[in-house]
Amino acid sequence: MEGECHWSVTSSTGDAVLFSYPAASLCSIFALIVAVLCNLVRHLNASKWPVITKESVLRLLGIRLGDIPTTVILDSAAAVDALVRRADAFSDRPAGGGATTIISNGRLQITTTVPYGPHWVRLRRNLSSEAFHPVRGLARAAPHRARALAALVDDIAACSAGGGGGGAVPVRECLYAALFALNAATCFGDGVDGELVEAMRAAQQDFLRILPSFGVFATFRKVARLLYRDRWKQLVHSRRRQEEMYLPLIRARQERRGTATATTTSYVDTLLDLEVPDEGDPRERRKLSDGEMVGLVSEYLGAATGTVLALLEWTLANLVLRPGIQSRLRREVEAAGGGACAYLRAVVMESLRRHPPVPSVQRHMSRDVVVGSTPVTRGTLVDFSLEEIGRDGKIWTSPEEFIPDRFMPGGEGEGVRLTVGSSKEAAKVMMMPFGAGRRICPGMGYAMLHIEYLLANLITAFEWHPVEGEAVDLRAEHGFFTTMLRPLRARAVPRVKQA
Ligand code: HEM
Repeated sequence: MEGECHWSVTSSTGDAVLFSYPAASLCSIFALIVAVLCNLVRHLNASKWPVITKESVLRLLGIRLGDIPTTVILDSAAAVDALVRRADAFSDRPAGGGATTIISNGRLQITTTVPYGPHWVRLRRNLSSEAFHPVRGLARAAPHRARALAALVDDIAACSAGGGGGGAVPVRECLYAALFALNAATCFGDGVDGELVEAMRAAQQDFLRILPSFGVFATFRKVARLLYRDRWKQLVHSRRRQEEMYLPLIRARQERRGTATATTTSYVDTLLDLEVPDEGDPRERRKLSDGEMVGLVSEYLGAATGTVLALLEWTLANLVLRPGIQSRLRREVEAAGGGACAYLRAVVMESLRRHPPVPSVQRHMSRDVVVGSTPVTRGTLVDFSLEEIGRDGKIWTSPEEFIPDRFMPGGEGEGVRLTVGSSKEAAKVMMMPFGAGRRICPGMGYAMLHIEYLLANLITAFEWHPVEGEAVDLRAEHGFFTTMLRPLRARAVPRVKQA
């Protein structure tokens, strides 16, 4: 309702009470005061005076900006039942998520945030059937892949020759530069200036670092904007930076498309061709606005870089720690000479199981449902923990161990697939690092292709060892993606003479 603001206030007994303000009656103001006093007494009883910060005052009032009641699901059978078999109820994400949606107050949508419906179908189909089409998309990106790999190998060789770090390779930095350049090329097409790519990478990295802190704007946005003015300014500033960099490149592609010979060779080209349902009249179609384009480009660069980067870093860290697995993988890749490699796939699958870059998927409930045996009420967020599902001790032997052999013939993970299709297959789901159901990751094919391509080449170009005196730390940091807490540094010994 326009002009009305709803406050969720938690009483001392933990019950949530909803107030309507400014239409609040005397009664609800009285109840608010009682709730504040109850919270105050509870905090005083907790032995220490609370430190007075903005957050502690809000906590005293029982207000948690950005908090949506959440039910966490750890069980794979319950997850598949909900996400796949009852997809009608489990196909929306929370409305407030994503910087584009937050900044535009829900007017602009990207694939990740748009509610299930005709608009989502258009965005999604554009990704799966155009940008990531096996021939029109993935095959055409081959020259970009080869260039990114060559630059990456040179970069690693230069670091291992002693350039600055005494021979220790800052693996994350090297991978980040190569992957971002690759994704910028598939996004904008050929010929984007190297310095600009570097500036875009820095801006995107910065944006992803602060993105989780924008969760406070997911509910009571007007109040949150007043209380977190600096954070809001940061969000707006960071989106402006993206606009300044992306829009000229989008315009250049638009002009190029005006010429008779131009073909579709980039994600931006597909977006320029795309038409989505007009909100005013759903029978009509309209082109995407500048704001939507910037949001979709940011989503593409962020999702395609951060996930693959995290997975490759985790995989290399495990291979540095396990020379036996590393040399078996190298032998297989070299013997295959570009053909199929079962062990390479097994290593990647084990990495996805053990270190899923996206720890969980969320669905927003627009009606009351039951998940497994848990009743979930309308308005609640259901969080399916991909991490826990992949490490379920009832499904996997020694789930914390890194054992690629479990995905080889005769292993407990033989035949495990990453997509869940028919109900028969659904019964066998043992991991879902790309999610499941209608909103399953559309970039899965693109990601798997690049992970296997880069890993196979990095493992044959170098021998990977720990840096003397430095332990490889497999502890995780849970940010927007799950990454290594301490970025991997390794010694990479070139196996073939670099040109
Ligand atoms: C190792 C690599 C990747 C992993 C582990 C991963 C994982 C995921 C997961 C778990 C989801 C949520 C699925 C769900 O809600 O059921 C997702 C969604 C999504 N991913 Fe990925 N992803 C990866 C690579 C990519 C790439 C390369 C792109 C390319 C742009 C991409 C774009 C997206 C998009 C647009 C969505 C939202 C889909 C929708 O809502 O319909 N991802 N991803």
